[in-house]
Amino acid sequence: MKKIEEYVRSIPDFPEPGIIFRDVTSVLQDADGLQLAIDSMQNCLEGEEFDVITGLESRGFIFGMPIAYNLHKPFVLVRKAGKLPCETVSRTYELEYGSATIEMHKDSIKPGQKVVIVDDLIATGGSVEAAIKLVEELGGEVVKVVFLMELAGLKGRERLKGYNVASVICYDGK
Ligand SMILES: O=P(O)(O)OC[C@H]1O[C@H](OP(=O)(O)OP(=O)(O)O)[C@H](O)[C@@H]1O
Ligand SMILES: Nc1ncnc2[nH]cnc12
Ligand SMILES: [Mg+2]
Repeated sequence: MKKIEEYVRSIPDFPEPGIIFRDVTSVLQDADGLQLAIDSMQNCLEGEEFDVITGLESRGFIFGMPIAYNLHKPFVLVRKAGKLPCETVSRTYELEYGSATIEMHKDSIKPGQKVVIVDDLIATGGSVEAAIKLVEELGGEVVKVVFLMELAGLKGRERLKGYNVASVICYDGK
């Protein structure tokens, strides 16, 4: 059986020079790769008690949704700015390349709910840090953060001190 890392295609200098892009499409377009990725991330939640799964647009949706469905939990969207129709909370943050603003509906998390955050990858940790702040602003408690891939060289984990963080595969560099 192939391992997850064998399904990930790495593209140097995309979207700009110096970035090694860890492409998740090559995992998803293989039925075994897709199943292995979802199952492996879901396994990280074994024994965890929580109320809601939150996924970050857009690649976090791909992984968060099937896990929420499988575990019969609600799925809450963290969206890029301007997409959500009702009242929102928002944060702007820096990425490995560029900057972005994310939003959540104010009523998407109830105070005291235990929240799991899912995304495909942690690089600098800027995106997930912003998502954590939004969940907490709404009164949620982030009990676990799950990634398929971690780029350890970018030290994103250091921004998540005190949180329970799991990644299925970890690249030493970027
Ligand atoms: O740890 P960070 O440095 O914040 O980077 C990681 C984030 O960057 C990518 O998303 P991106 O914003 O490029 O958009 P996408 O998911 O819509 O492709 C990736 O899917 C993570 O969400
Ligand atoms: N190196 C990288 N590969 C894929 N997605 C990313 N998002 C941020 N950095 C990335
Ligand atoms: Mg993303």
